[in-house]
Amino acid sequence: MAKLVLIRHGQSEWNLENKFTGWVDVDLSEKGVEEAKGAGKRIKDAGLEFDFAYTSVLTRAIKTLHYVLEESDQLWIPETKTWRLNERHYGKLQGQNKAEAAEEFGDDQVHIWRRSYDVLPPLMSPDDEGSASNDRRYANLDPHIVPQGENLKVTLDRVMPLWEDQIAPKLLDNKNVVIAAHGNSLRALSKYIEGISDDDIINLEMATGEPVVYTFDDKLNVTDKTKLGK
Ligand SMILES: O=C(O)[C@@H](CO)OP(=O)(O)O
Repeated sequence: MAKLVLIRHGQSEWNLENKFTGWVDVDLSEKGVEEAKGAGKRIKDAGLEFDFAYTSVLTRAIKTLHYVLEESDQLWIPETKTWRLNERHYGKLQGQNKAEAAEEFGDDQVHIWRRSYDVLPPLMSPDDEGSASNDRRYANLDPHIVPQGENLKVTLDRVMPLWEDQIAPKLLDNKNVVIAAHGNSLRALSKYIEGISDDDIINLEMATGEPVVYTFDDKLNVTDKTKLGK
């Protein structure tokens, strides 16, 4: 019975400041570090042993993974960093305060941008200063697929190749996998794993630093979902 553990990174500096973050590479806050360490302790207490680890190319998720693995004495396991697990790209909203955006555009519009499945945020241009097109870490990505803003659907579309080519084969081989990533890249993956509808995904929230443990049968059906709550 293979296990997959999803962990949203601990609170970031911009979660604390209530700013749209997306692909901006902000660090964990002090509270976020404690949340990540706490998640690692609960994983250790639950006796969860991993064979492979995955994370994004963003500092807050990478550090969360490392705190989790350190606290659970598993810092040695193979680890892959991939842009496919990055947070959903929030386009031009990145850096804006969410409350100020709600005043400017209305609560409903901001809620739709944040939680709908297929509404795109206002897009950046590749020439914009903060565009991922100008970031060295994406230099080996086909420039046509570097996002300038994503909805959850587009996010799921770019997470799926990772699931199909790497995660699912390992689970089918009875290996345990841990993924430390982001609220929306993990909502997208959970939507697929749990078969959540396009309409219902609006209600799924991921808490920071709270491991979600899925157990699968040998046909990759979920037989159990447990949250290791704070
Ligand atoms: O700003 C973001 O990138 C995300 C995650 O913190 O925010 P939201 O929960 O609004 O999708």
